[in-house]
This record gives sequence, structure tokens and C-alpha cells, in this order.
Amino acid sequence: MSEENKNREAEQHRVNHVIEEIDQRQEKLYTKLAGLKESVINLRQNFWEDVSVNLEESDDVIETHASIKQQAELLSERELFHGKIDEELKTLKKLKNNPYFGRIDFREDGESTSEPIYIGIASLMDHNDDDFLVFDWRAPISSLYYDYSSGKAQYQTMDGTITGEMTLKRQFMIRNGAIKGMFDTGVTIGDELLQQALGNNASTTMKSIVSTIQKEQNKIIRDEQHRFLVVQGVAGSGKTSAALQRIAYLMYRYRETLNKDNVVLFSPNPLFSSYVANVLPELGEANVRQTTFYEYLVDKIGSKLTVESPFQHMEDKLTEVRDTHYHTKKACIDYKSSLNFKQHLDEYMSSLTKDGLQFKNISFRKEVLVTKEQIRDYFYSLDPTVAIPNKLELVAKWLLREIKKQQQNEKNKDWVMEQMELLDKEEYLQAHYHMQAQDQDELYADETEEDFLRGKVVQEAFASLKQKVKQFQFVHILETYKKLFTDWPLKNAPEYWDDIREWTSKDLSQGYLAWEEATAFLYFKVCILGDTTDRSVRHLFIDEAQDYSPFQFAYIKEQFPYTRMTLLGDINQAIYTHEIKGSPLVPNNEDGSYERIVLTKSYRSTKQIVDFTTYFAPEGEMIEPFNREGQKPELVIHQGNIVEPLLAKIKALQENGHETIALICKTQQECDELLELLSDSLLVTQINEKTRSYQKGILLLPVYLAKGIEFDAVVIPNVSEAMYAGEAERTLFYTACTRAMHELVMLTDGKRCPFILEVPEDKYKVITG
Ligand SMILES: Nc1ncnc2c1ncn2[C@@H]1O[C@H](COP(=O)(O)OP(=O)(O)OP(=O)(O)O)[C@@H](O)[C@H]1O
Repeated sequence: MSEENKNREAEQHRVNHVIEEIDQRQEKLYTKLAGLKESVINLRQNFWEDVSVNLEESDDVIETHASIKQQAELLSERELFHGKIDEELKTLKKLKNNPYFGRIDFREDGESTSEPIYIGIASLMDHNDDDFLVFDWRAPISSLYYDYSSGKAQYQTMDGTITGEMTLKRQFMIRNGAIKGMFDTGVTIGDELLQQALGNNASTTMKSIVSTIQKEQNKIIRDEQHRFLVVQGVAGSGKTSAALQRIAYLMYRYRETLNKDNVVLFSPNPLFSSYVANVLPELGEANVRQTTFYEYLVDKIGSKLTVESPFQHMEDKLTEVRDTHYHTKKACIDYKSSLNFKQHLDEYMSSLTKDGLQFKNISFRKEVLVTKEQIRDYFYSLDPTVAIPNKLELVAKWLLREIKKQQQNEKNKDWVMEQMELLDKEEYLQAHYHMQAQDQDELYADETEEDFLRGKVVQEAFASLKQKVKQFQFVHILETYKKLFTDWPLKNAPEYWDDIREWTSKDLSQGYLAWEEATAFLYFKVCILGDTTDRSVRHLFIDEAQDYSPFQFAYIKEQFPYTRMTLLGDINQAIYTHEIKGSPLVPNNEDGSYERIVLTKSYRSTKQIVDFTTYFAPEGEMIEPFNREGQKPELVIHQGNIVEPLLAKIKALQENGHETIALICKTQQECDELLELLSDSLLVTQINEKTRSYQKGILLLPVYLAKGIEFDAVVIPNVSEAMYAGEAERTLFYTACTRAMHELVMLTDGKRCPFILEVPEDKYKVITG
């Protein structure tokens, strides 16, 4: 028998042994679970029999309360234990199918022999709980597997650095307990395994990559030193994958102190949120809080104002006619996205300490109790050096006192009697008991039942007004913000300032916040009303960070002052035009709190697709394809009727085995037009900004909704010069092309767009129809 076969046999033998151990453990847990289930059912059934209920004397009530509490605690403890066993059984089931994917043999300095370390998705001890049969991929020692080839190696533990020598690094492909493949490898984890993983069909949910994490990605996953971890990675370089494995790593590393609510992921759209929702549960971790930045803003701004969605913003921008307004609008977006605007806002807010803050009348039943002028006078009579939110606190206290006075006056009015008649029996009964209880108390000797009920009606009627005062709703935030554009003399005004002022005040009068306005407005609101920083979030992940403006990122930094942040993005895919130097992906690292990792290798697409897209990548950065062969991208030049050539192409792609084929358009409008043409002859699923999940098949979507997602094949129905022309559309075109894993097809009925012209003709196939 060859050495290789002997090794394989020995390894299969070990796999069998581990599976036997798993079987034993499963059996033990099932027995425990059955006993526990019975005891939980018993506890639930006999709950009220086992507690002693006696409510006669106050001591008895306390005793009864303690008895119920004790019984409830017992029940929840058992239920928790039941849940834990359930979780462990789920993990064992996964391990039984595929107990581990890697092995390293490591000899620690000072030791004479090497220890084999087997690495899998979770740890497993032997039946005596003495030795690790499998190490979790996140254990400190497992980092050796991702970081080194044979030779000198080291890893970090809580107690310091462990150095030694790695004598073997082996990868396994185990399915249903049988070794299907086994390779001894160097530092990059198996081309063979990666080839297999990447050659598969696209899935409608993202996969975990633990068995093939690359060295650079491992750096992202395990970084614990920096407050800001910035990852600039080309399309398909595994940024999102690394981010999700990093979350799983942090949840494991800090499992005692970090829970799923302490981690937030800002994703680019709702579709993406469900696309990645599988990864963490697959790794045995709960999903963390996921939201889009838009949803976050809407939630904080409140439902009284309408916030333009980033997709509507994109759609309008891309379908807009390029008249004079176009330049004004662009100037407006650029200005409102900039730190310059933030500075102007800060200056404006500082002027409000002296004058200018707008207030609302305090009214009750259509009668003004305190006028806005009175509130303003009171506010500006306070010490100007006190911060605005603190002064508002004082105003609120004053207002509550004023309201209380009014409350007394209201008591004897007719409306109170009318409301009293609407009270139900219970409330009258309550008043009756109340009077009985007060009988002994001289203080209340004169109070009648009617007085009591009048007081109650008035108190309830004033409750919501008082609540609003406590929330500082007497400040007219929108009106004050608007004055920045109507009244405030701005120094160093940006280009088109008069138009910007006019546009903005018109929008604001209609309660409408454009996308570029929303963050600025929220920033203004929180600065005026006071601290709303979120201290519960310990880790914030921002995917597609290139699409955040400098203003938005500055706001996020201020709102999460105690949070560690991982920012992932690709400047080549920046679909909202912001100046690159202000991008969060190009941080200024003055205080050393930033670590920036650049990923240049692209794993998603075939070598031919990466080669093609590299020529027009906006930043022209070095992009290195992973060596996976495929067809050259195709450009189909047709005679004007797109339906026939498009259907023929889709049919051919299906025949090639592609299950998820995306027709990616520039805009929603283009999607709608195409759907009209195709709906009679093809079953297409249209994806819009509200779509939360999708099935395999033929999908139709605008490029800005395809962000972060991948498909077996991508068809770009119109790559004409008229469709993708200006520089601003380069990133859109690049993003669309790089969604393809295996095949890319483009169609045009005329001249190809300038970006394709930048690619040498031998890099793609032209088909003229
Ligand atoms: N180490 C790896 N092992 C296996 N597959 C990987 C690895 N890294 C990346 N991939 C695969 O490459 C593809 C792209 O990964 P991912 O979506 O994380 O990249 P991205 O950088 O976020 O892409 P984009 O910016 O274009 O949206 C996915 O199919 C992912 O599973």
C-alpha cells in the first residue's frame, strides 16, 4: 500500500472513531433530554399545586410570591438547560456529517513531539472530557492553520505568544463521515478545495467559508486591536464572507460578555440581509441585529417626515434629464454629503445658543396655554453658556409647572363633566373605594367623589401633553433646521447656493427629506435635543461602506462613540458619487486607531470575467483573479429587437447548467420596460427595493439592488453607449459585471459603451446577430 493510501486509511480510521464518540455523546444527551422533557412537563402541569397560595395576610402574600418565583425559576432553569442540549445536539449532527476540515501537527518549543490538532466548525471533547478530538476553528491554536505553512509558526493566547514548528498541514473533505478528499498543503488553503467551493452553482443564501479562509481574510476575522478596521477589497474578494466569520469569531471569543444584541450589521438592502442570514446559524451562532442605514434613519427621524430611500435617490439620479437642474442637484448632493456642510451646521447650531431656536405653542383642547414666544423668551433668559439640551431640560420643567397650574383651572370646566359621563363602571367603583379609604384622612375631608373623578379625567387628558413636553416636542426642529436655508447668512457658500436654499426649503416645507439631507437633519436633531448615543452596540459592521458619505460616516462615529467598527467596501463599486478622499474606506489614521487591510484577490468570478472587468475598474487597482477557468464574456450585437437574442442567450445559459441568471439593468425604469417585452415569453422574477428573498431562476433587477449578491450568470441587456456613458456610470457597470460567478453576457443594438472599448478585443467574444 502506498504511503498516501496508508495515511488515508489511518485518517478514515480516526474519523470513524470520532463519529463513534459523537454517537455515544448523542445517546447520552438524548437520554438526558428525555428526562428533562418529562420534568419540564411535570413542572408545568403541577405548577399551581406545588406553590403554596395564601393571600389572607400580607406575610402570606410575600410567602406566596416567593413560592411562585422559586417554582418559575426552577422551570426556566430546566427550559434553559433543555435549550442548551438541543443546541449541542444540532452541532453534533453537523459534526457527524463533517467532523473537521483541517489538521495541523504542531511541536511547541521545548517539547520533543508534535501534537496533531484537528480543526472543525465546533469543539469536541472525548468521552472522558480529557482531550480535544476537534478544535473549534476560532480557538487560538486554530489560527496556525490559516496563517502558516510547514515550518516555524506561532499563535497568540491570553497568556502570551506560543512559538513552535508546524510539521504538517492537511485539508480534508469529509461528507457523511467518509473522506472524499485529502490534501497536504502550503500556506494558501487548498486551491483544490477552493476550486470546488467556487465552481458550484450560486446559492440564494451566502455560504460559510471556514474551511477555506485565506490568510488575509483571517487577519480581518481575528483583529482585536483596532477600534476601526477598514477593509478595501475588490469585487468578490470575500469582504462580506470575512465580516460574517468575524462576527462568529467575536461571539465565540467573547461569549461570556458579548451577545447578539451588542453587534449590529448595516447592510446595503433588505434582500442582502436575508441573503446573509444563513451564515451565522450555520456556524452555530445566533443572527445579530441587521438593518439598513435607511431603516435606521427612518426609525430615528420618526414617521412624521418622509425620507427618500437611497434607491429612489439613485433611480431619480440615473433617469434624470441632464438639464441645468442636474448640476444644481449634483451640487446639492455633494455639499450635503460633505464635512463642510457638517461644519456649517455646527456653526449654525452654535449661533442658536444666542438666538434663532424655533418653538411650538403648547396647546390644550385648541387653547394655547403657553405661546412659542413665551417659551423662546424663557429659553433665551437662561444662561447662554449652558448647552442647548440642558437648557431645554430646564424649559421642560418650567413648562410642566405651568401645565400643572392650568390643569387645576381645567378641573371645573364642562368638558370634564362630559368626559366623566363616558367613564365605565370600574372607574366609578374605583372612585368609591378611594373615597372610603380617604374617609379616615382629614386632609381629604372635603374631597368628593366627583372631585376625584374630575381630577382623574383631567390628569389623563394632560398625560400625553406632559409626555410630549418631557420629550422636548415643544422645540420646532424642522422649522429651525429650515431657517438654516432661508435666513442664516452662510459664509463660504457652495456653488449654486441660492438654488440649493430654494430646493431645500421647498422640500422641508412639504415634510420631505432627500436622502442626502436625512443624516444631516438627524444629526441636527440629536445635537439640539441631546445625547442619544447608543452604548449597547459594541461592534458595528458596515458593509458596502464606500456608499456612505463623509457626513454619514462622521455622524455614525459620533453616535457610536464606544463602538468598534469594521468597515468593508470597494471604492470601485461606489455608486453614490462622493469624493474618494472623504470616503470612510480611505481613513486618515492620525491616532493609529485604524487598521486598513486591502484585499486584491477576487474569488467570485472566473479568471476570464475578472480579466475583462479589470480594464475598466474605476480605481484601476491591481486585481488578481483566482485561477478558475470559464468562458470569455460575450457581447451580442443585435439589430434592434432584443427579445429574440436575449431569449436565445438565456436558453443557452440554462443549458450550460446555470440555475440563477440575473438580468441586471441600470435602473428600475429599464427593468420595467424590459419586463413588458419579455413577460409573454419568459418566467421572470422582478426584484425591487422591498424584495426580501428570492428563489433560483431568472431574476430581473437594477444594479443598485444587486450589491453584495452573486449569480451563476449575469446578462446585461443594454450595454450601449447611450446607456452607460458618463464617468459616474463606470462604477455601476463594474458592479453589474462583477456579480457574475461563471458567465457574463452583454447585449447592445449599437455602439458599445466606452468602458467595453477600454478592454482589448481578445478578452471577450463578439457575436453579431
Ligand atoms: N476563502 C474563501 N473560501 C471560499 N470561498 C470564498 C472565500 N472568500 C470568498 N469566497 C467566495 O467568493 C464569493 C465572493 O465573496 P463575498 O461576497 O464575501 O465578496 P465581497 O468582497 O463581499 O464581494 P462584493 O464586494 O463584490 O459584493 C462568495 O461566493 C464567497 O463564498
